[in-house]
Amino acid sequence: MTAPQSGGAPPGGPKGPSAPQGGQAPAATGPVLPWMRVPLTVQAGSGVPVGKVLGLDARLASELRTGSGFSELFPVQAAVWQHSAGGLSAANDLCVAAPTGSGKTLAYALPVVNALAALLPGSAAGVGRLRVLVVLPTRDLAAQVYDVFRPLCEAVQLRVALAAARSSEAAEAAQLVGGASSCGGGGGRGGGGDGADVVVATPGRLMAHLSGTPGFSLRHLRFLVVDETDRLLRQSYQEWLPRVLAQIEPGQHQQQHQQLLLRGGGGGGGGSMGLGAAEGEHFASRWPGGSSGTVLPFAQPRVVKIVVSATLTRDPAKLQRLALYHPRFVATAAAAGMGGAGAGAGGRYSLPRSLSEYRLLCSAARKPLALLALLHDWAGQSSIVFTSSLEMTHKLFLMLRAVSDLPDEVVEYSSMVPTKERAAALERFRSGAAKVLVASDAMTRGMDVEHVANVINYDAPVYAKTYVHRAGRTARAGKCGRVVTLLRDEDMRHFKAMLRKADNNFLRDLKLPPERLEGLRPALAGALQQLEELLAAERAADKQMTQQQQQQQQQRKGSKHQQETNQKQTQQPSAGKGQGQRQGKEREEELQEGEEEEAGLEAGAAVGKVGGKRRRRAAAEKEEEGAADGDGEGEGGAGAGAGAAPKRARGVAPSPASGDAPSRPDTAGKRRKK
Ligand SMILES: Nc1ncnc2c1ncn2[C@@H]1O[C@H](COP(=O)(O)OP(=O)(O)OP(=O)(O)O)[C@@H](O)[C@H]1O
Repeated sequence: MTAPQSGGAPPGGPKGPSAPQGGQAPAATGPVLPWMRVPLTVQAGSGVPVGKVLGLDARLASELRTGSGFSELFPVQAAVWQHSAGGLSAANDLCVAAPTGSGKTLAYALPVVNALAALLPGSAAGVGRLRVLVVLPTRDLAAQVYDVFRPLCEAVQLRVALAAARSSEAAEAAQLVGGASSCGGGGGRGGGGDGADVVVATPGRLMAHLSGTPGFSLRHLRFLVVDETDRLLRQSYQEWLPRVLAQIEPGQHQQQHQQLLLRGGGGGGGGSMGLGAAEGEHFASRWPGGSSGTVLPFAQPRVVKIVVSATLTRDPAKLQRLALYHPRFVATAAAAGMGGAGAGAGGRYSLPRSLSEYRLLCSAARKPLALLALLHDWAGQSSIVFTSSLEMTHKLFLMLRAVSDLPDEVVEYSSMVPTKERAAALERFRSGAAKVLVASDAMTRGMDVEHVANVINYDAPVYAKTYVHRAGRTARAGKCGRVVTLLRDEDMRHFKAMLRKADNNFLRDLKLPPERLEGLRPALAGALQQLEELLAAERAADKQMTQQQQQQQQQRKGSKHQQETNQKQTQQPSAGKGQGQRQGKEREEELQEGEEEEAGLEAGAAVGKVGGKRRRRAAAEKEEEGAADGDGEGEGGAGAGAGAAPKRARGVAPSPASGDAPSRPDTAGKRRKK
């Protein structure tokens, strides 16, 4: 097979030839909210040259052109810019649905930074208090989005901070509030401080700072961005949203509705992103048409919400939880449900046009051989191999290393891998030093690596959403890419049904000659032998570690008991208590780090305490596999969660029957920990 070529179709357009174009058009009917039936359609090929973006701060334009090397805004970026009036309009909240890799991050980052830059023109040090909050489900994703904001913010001298457990809570707190922590968030120009203007956060750390960082509050917030919305609205993330809304909502909608009513306006009226009357007037005078009444300043601030996903939920109950204000639905034709491949019957699944999709039928016994053959054919290209479990990810990683002439070219990426190792693995893959990344689902949603040519679904995805997000790691930003799904006979029926639901009939069959596969068998046999040895060594190391931990725990218990006895005897409770508190705090922080490591645990997902940190992570990832995609949007009924995942979800790993494939793990948590 030949490598995918770059420079395919422009991003943002739906896959397939028949997608309607143009402004507003009715979306597919169904149990959706009325405003979703009238999307503001993103037209394929409707990118706008950076120099022609109306109202764009010159410093941002320069950063885009010279810093990022972007000559035009992609269609979804142009559409969000237009419908948010470059970030200056508070008339509507926006729900954005566009394919993976279409540039949704910049679509929201640019208008909100542009709006903040306009807030205090000529300021040398930014606004200095929190105006923009961006929430993402995982720390890796948050770090990626932070990297998009950073150059934009630097260009206009705003401060952006990351709150995603990449550093200690104290270090983050210093970035978030600067010197404001000691004076309750005040200080600085006009009540501003030297804290961050923009914060990119995971729910876990956001909640931790809301509770424990003095001076960190959302009371000056003007934009709330919820990226990967469907995932962040899942049950395991329930806690952060009400907490945030409670801080930003009180009373504001009432006043705005009243104003709109008084003006006889509806959703399309106007607003000036709720910056207060003076700031609003300032915007009104700056924005073309604003002074003539297009942009109307509200007397009270309002937080504009932008919610984004490639697989945006349509579940009215879920969307309702966001308390959206006159929402508008900005979507590609496919995502809006107006036909075209990749668009589901509800218009939920939108794939890049530049993606080629294949399926490869093979028995469980031949799956490892087929994988080796594909990777052999694509040597030198960057490929991601997806599995359906943490254990299978690890085993495939070990197997591919064992069989490869260049073992360092294979890296593992899952929540089971400690954060630093995972970051290093991703960095090697990004730089091209590693060519094959073996991954599980939970950590890869939204991951942006520029040159990925191939995605291989070693285990067939069970849900259409999973398929979309996996496939979406390639064919990004208009580049070509391909996805190949290995299918056993028993996977076929469900897979076909899943694609039918997603209205996707674009898969072609890929065939590998049997003799080609058989030729790889000796190499595989050697690799499997090595795999067994490696796994046995890991199990032994794991056992040893568990024993050590148990001993340490007993020692700690003993010393704590001794300490308490001493305290009583010497009647000096304060010294001992201080030490105990410190130990307790350290343990608490450790636990929190571990919990925030995995997305599903960020908001306190209810997973059992048994089995320690690794098992909890594994459980969370399993939840992702099951619950992330069966979110009540037609794939398991409303409220479907991990428990609602079809049984086959747990049966897609290669069968050990033949002895050829890596066997299923015996325990979930037994893995190495360096
Ligand atoms: N205007 C542009 N010109 C060129 N490249 C761009 C432009 N905007 C974004 N990109 C690039 O497109 C890639 C995809 O962007 P991004 O990660 O925002 O996609 P996405 O729509 O959020 O995808 P996903 O749904 O998978 O999260 C990134 O590598 C980004 O640098």
